Amino acid sequence: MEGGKGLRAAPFPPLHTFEPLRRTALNRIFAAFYTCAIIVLLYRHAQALLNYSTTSLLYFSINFSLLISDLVLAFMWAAAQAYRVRPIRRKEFPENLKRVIKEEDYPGLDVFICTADPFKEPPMNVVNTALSLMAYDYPPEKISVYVSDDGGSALTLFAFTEAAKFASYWLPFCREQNIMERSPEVYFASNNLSWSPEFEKIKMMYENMKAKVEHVVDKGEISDEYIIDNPHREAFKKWTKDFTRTDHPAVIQVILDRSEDKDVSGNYLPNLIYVSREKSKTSPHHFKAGALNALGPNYVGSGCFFQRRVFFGGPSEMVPPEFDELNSNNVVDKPIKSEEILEFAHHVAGCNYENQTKWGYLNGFRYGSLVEDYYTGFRLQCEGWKSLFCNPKRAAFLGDNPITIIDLLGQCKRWCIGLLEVAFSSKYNTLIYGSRSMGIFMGLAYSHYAFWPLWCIPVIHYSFLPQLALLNKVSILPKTSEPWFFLYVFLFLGAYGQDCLDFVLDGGSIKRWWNAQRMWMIRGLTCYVFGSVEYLLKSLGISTHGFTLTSKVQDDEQSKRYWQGTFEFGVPSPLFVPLTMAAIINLFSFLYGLKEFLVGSNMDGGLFLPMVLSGLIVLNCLPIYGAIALRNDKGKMPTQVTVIATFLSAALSSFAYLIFNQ
Ligand SMILES: O=c1ccn([C@@H]2O[C@H](COP(=O)(O)OP(=O)(O)O[C@H]3O[C@H](CO)[C@@H](O)[C@H](O)[C@H]3O)[C@@H](O)[C@H]2O)c(=O)[nH]1
Repeated sequence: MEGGKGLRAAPFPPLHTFEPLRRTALNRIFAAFYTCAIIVLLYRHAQALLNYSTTSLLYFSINFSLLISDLVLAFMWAAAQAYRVRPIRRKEFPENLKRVIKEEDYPGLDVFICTADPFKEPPMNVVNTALSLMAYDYPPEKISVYVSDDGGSALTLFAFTEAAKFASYWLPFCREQNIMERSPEVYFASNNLSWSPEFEKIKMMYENMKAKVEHVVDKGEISDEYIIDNPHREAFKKWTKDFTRTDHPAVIQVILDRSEDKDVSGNYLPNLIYVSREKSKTSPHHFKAGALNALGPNYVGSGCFFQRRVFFGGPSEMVPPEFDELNSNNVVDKPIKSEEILEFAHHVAGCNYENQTKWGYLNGFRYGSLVEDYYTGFRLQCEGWKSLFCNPKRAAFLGDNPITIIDLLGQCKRWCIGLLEVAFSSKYNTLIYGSRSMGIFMGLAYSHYAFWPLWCIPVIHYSFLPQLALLNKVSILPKTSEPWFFLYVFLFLGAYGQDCLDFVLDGGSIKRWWNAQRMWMIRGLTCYVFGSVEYLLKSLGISTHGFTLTSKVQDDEQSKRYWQGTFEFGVPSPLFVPLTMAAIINLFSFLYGLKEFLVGSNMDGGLFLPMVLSGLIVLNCLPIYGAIALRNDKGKMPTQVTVIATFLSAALSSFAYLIFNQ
């Protein structure tokens, strides 16, 4: 983020430039047409509702629910226009950095790596992340790597003491061999490696370290023979028998100190610091945001860099922290291991440290949402900070993605709860506060995500209602003979077509777009619904939803299926029930519609739209039919889910029969 200041003017070459995309004018013209079509559609719904006196309560309710669904669709479409009104493409020139600023003037870089559970986030993965960062193409004496361990695990600390030893060989190796893949795991797994004695030696060291760390993690304890240096022995003593992951003192361990630790070639190593914030059952924990706020005043998140200053109020109004030491421009002039510094660090890492301070509210990472990154970014932009999106050809950051559908939906459900916490925040909501602070387009762009879970309303609606009506020979969508039919076709093809075009123009393939829209439908039937319900329960004080960590463990069989493009269901989760119900009901309604069509039903074109809709959903559900009926592996749809969904589909169809035939 930068405070609105541009780049240094000529004669310095630029670090990045941007150009508007050619599709801007077309986007705007299309938006004008589409807006008119939405207005006409809403007029149709209003007309149908006003004719209530001539229709039954059933038709009034159907029209009302159609209106609500279409209003959500219209709102989401309008919010998405914020991304289309002035699209740009940025180009980055990292090669110009050395011509813009001398290496000795590079700013210090603090990198935070969060981890919270050694069994869901294997320490070797976290170690690889840290090693790749320590080996950045950046002066090592300007890098500090902080490992925040919210799991409070001695196993993670052990992994990092081992990583520090390996780093003193790995960093010079990367420098001398000009290695681009600086994560050892990725490097050794790549195909185009050239053999040399150094290569063999470093590979062996890596394999030994990996085996040792994995052995310790598997055993779940660190035997004495592994702890050889005294300073670390002292740190491990903090893990007494009363130490639990939810109740423990702060642990801070300086594993590498850039003012004294050198690699084997004599160059200084970056700082490597382990921090596990104090936890107590009686103090709120604030999850990742709480952990990050203990690390002092700056942050490097998933794929982003911040200036330290952004956490202390807007560009023009400084909000100073309670302690001068935490000020963004404070320069620490004492050694990192000095008693004074460590004492203050322990104080800040205490679990009650922020009480009665501005941390989490006006300073630092903001509390109050399970998507702290989104919420904090939003608040910072509202305060006047500007952000730049860089997307260089060689990705600047790589991360883990969930590979099983249950992990993905669990992650997405947590996001939904966090997003709704922002959307309906009384003070800092995206629509009113966001639009007032940043303008209507930025407010809408943030709202598009904040209201993300609302997609479940139209998705559920259009996955069940027209189909149940069709099974009862009732058409609630326009007939082919009506002019409204063309309006529906335009609205549907327009939104879908533009989405597909944007996807392809940004380098995606049609196949990937098809998968993306399938996932949108799946999310609409699962995590958006469950996330919204859990948010509601949380707001009513009925349940408290915490941060369910996304698993980063790679199971070989699951990975194989993932790379074959096969969905991994496997666990009997309630999340899969509505999805399976939609698959069953749409299959029946499609087959029924087809039969009626073939026998020349007298529905006067009223079959067409619901049948096409069912057909599209059936196509999207093909992997689900396969998971129900054709697969025998561990990733198939669990039988309990199929039985419950079949029973509920039958109950829903019987209920619809009673309603439509009363
Ligand atoms: O109490 C906690 C819970 C989580 N974490 C860390 O937070 C990070 C994100 O958790 P993860 O389960 O990986 O969430 P994802 O949904 O995969 O992550 C995305 O979404 C999160 C918000 O939900 C953001 O924090 C992340 O930056 C973003 O990559 C991980 O490094 C965790 O170790 C903590 O430090 N403390």
